[in-house]
Order: sequence, then C-alpha cells, then structure tokens
Amino acid sequence: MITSRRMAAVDLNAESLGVPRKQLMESSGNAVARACRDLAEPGCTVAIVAGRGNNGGDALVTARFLKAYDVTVHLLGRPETISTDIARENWDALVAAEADLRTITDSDDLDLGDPDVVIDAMLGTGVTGALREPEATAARAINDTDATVLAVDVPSGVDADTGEAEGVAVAADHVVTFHDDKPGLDALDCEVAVADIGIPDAAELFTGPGDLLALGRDSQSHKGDHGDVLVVGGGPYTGAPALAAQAALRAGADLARVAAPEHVAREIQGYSENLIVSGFSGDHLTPDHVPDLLELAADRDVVVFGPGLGDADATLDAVGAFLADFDGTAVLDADALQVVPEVDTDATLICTPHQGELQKMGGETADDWNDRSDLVRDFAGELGHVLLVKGAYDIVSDGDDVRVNRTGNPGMTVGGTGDVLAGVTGALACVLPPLDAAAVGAYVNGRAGDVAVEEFGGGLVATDVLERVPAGLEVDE
Ligand SMILES: NC(=O)C1=CN([C@@H]2O[C@H](COP(=O)(O)OP(=O)(O)OC[C@H]3O[C@@H](n4cnc5c(N)ncnc54)[C@H](O)[C@@H]3O)[C@@H](O)[C@H]2O)[C@@H](O)CC1
Ligand SMILES: [K+]
Repeated sequence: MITSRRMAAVDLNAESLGVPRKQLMESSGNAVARACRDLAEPGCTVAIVAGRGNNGGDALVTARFLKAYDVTVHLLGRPETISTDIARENWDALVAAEADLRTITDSDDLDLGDPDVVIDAMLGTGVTGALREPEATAARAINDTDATVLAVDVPSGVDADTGEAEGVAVAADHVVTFHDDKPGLDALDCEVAVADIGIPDAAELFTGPGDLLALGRDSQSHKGDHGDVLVVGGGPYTGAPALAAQAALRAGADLARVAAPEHVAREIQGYSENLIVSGFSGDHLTPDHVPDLLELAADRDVVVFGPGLGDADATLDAVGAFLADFDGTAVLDADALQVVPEVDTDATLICTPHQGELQKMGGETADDWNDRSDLVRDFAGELGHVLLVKGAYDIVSDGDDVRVNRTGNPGMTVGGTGDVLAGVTGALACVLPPLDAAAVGAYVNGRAGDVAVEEFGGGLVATDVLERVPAGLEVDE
C-alpha cells in the first residue's frame, strides 16, 4: 500500500535515480493498453477521456499502444491548458500522428458514442475536492454508457487514500493502478490490478529529494506551528546541547530551548541570543531535577535528550526516571541511549546511535549494510522505538519499514555533527511522523555536510554543517 503523498516522494526519488517521470508515464500508458487488450478484442471501439494532468497523459500514451483498436481521444479542455510538459508532449505526438482527437471545452459537446471500452483518465491522485466541469458531466456520461469502464490509476473523483468522493465519481469496472496498491481502492466495487511501471525499489528504500516534499510549508502558518524543541544536555560537555538546539532552529523549529547545568546554561546564553536557556543546579543532571524537567517538557513538541550529558550514574538514573514518566516524543542521543533498553516508557522515541552506541544498547551490527538493515529493523522492533543508526549508510527503521540514507561524507566524523543530527531530527519530529523525521533528518544532515565539503574541501567543523542545514532542506525539482 502506498499513500498519494508517499507516491509523490517516491516519484521524485526515482527521477533522482535516473528514471524520469516521462519514462514512468510511458510504462503506465503501456500497462493500461495491456489491460484494455484483456478486456476487448482487436477492432473494438475505445473512448479515452483524458484530463489535463498526468493522469490524462498516461492515457495519451495508451492511445499509441492500441493500434488494433478504433480509438477516439476526448481531451477535457483546450490543449494549451494541459498542465505538464510530459502530458503535452504526448498530446502533440497524437496530433502529429493524426489520431482521432476531440477537445471538449463545453461539457454539452461531449459525445462518447457507444464504445466497447471507456478509459477514464480524467483525474488521478491530483484530484482535490468534488469534480468540477466538464469533468462532473463527463463522469455521468461515462457512467451512463454500457461500456466496460477501465480507470487509470484511480476512478476519477475518488480520493486514492480514502476511497471517498466528494461528489459524482466514475464507477469503474476495472482499475489499473501504478507501482503499488492505494489504500482507498480496497473499498471500491471493482477489479484492481497493480502495474509495475519500473520504479526502482531504491526509490523507496533510499532517502532522496522526494522525502523533502513532506515538509511543504503553509504560507499562512504562525509561530509555534513548526515546533518548539527542548534540548536537555550538557554537563561534562558544553557545546553539544547548543549545537543541537541551533540545529533545531536551522531545520525549521520556531523555538529551541536548552535545559542544562547552570555553568553550561550561562555559557550558552553568553554566545547565543537565539536560544531560550534554563539552568539547573549542580554540574550534571540528577534525579532531583526530573520533576522540573518533566514540567518544562510537557508543553514542548519534542525533547532532544542526551547531547553532552555524560554518563554519571546519577545522570543515567535521571534519564530513566524522566522517560518512565514522559509520554511525548523524544530524540535520544549519546549517553542517554544506553538507558533506553531498560526503561518502560509511553514516550515515542527516536534513538540516534552510532554503531558503537548501538552495541552498547545491546544491538548488533554487520559490515554489509544490507545485513545491518535487517539487524537494525529487528532491534527497533524489539525496542518498540525508531532507530537511526549512523554510518556511511545510515539505517533507519521502526521495526517494520527500513530507510537507508546515503548522503554525508567521511569529513563528517568530526565531533559535534551527531549533535547537529539530533537537533535536526528533533525539529523534523515536530512536523513529521517519527520514521520520516529520522529518515529526512539523516538525509538533510548528510546533505548539509556534502554542501560544506564542496565549499571547503576538507577540515569540516560541526558549525559548518549546522549553517548549511537550510541548504540541505532545499528541494530542487
Ligand atoms: N509516480 C507517480 O506519481 C506517477 C503518476 N502518474 C500519473 O499521474 C497521476 C497524477 O498526476 P497529476 O499530479 O498531474 O494529477 P491529475 O492528473 O490526477 O490531476 C491534475 C489536474 O486535475 C485538475 N483538478 C484537480 N482537482 C480537480 C477537480 N476536482 N475537478 C476538476 N479538475 C481537477 C488540476 O487542476 C490538474 O489540471 C497519477 O494518478 C498517475 O495516473 C504516472 O504517469 C506515473 C507515475
Ligand atoms: K482516472
């Protein structure tokens, strides 16, 4: 099963892997033609009703593959209004070949005749709201024919994710849907076939530019919509919590707070006016601080726990006590990680160990990343939390799905880049589900490091990566 949102991500990832959308459209159109041949003998009449988006584009390809049939293409709207280049190129190819084409600008002009098959390619996953005109009238006309109705990807008017329609929708007999089954098709009373259109598995497994689409920001948004992150850290190390908190801001959080021992808090406040800092007594975290921390954490979207915290026994006890009573979302890093396997918590955790820390948690690792993926997935399942295991290939899993990230470079082994990753992941976990936040966090952090290496060649420091997080977040379509 794949949602429309994930499908759009996978589509862009496929493009970045060298499989452009026009190629996928060719495979989709071909698959629809194959399905049509299974439904009707050569010589039968086929009416293709095409919309102006890529769903229509798929069926314009289909028309080329149905030479043995009597095909008429009805385009809903003027050719100049076709909304994508690839769909328009396929229209132009039909014009050049003098195919039987009709353009319908007024719904009263639509005359489907009495075809054996109607191919419904008005709208696919791009539908929003109830069908407008001329699509609504065309849907009724399609439903009124005696023809076998074959829908491209999803019956027009139906939401592929929910199976629901806000108004009239095409009642299809058959659907050819692409790449994977869609959640909304199960509820429909029609035959659904899934066509492999050549999207590589790698487009789903490896993070890519498509994964960033999930972050699309609403221009009407307000402060607080993109997250309020609390970083709990510092003790023996002072820079780590500040790096994590600044990274959260760079990754789009509206507010980043730090809770740290007094001396660390003073130091951070001295050099960063962007952070809200609160200090607690003593020079490291202890169980006495936990009630106040829980109170501070309660109104935050995500807590990043661990950067620079140290592994004093009292500190680890405090992490355990915090997690036992916390039921929000937390990113756990560094020394805080070793507490996770022991603790019984209602919290949603994203754990970001490197391989040494993974082993300290009781997890296993392997040289080959494929083997490592299996081990990480099993261990995430055992823990009941999301794992982001850092390495040349970062492995992310929630116990079911696995995502692998290939961005980043050896220059990033310098201290502090892990703190940046924890902060970025914390910010993303404010707006994305935990598995996506971890996968996109790894992708963005690695990309920021790649941008930095391109600029400096070598000798990276963590703040170089931190400053390039916004570049790592840019979608270049
Ligand atoms: N990986 C993918 O995502 C692939 C998608 N493909 C095809 O592309 C389709 C999605 O294409 P698009 O994103 O261009 O979207 P659609 O072709 O589904 O719809 C977009 C068009 O519909 C219009 N529209 C939206 N809501 C409407 C309404 N209620 N009434 C009337 N018009 C409405 C829009 O203005 C736009 O012109 C898929 O369903 C599939 O058929 C395939 O070509 C291959 C790969
Ligand atoms: K359709």
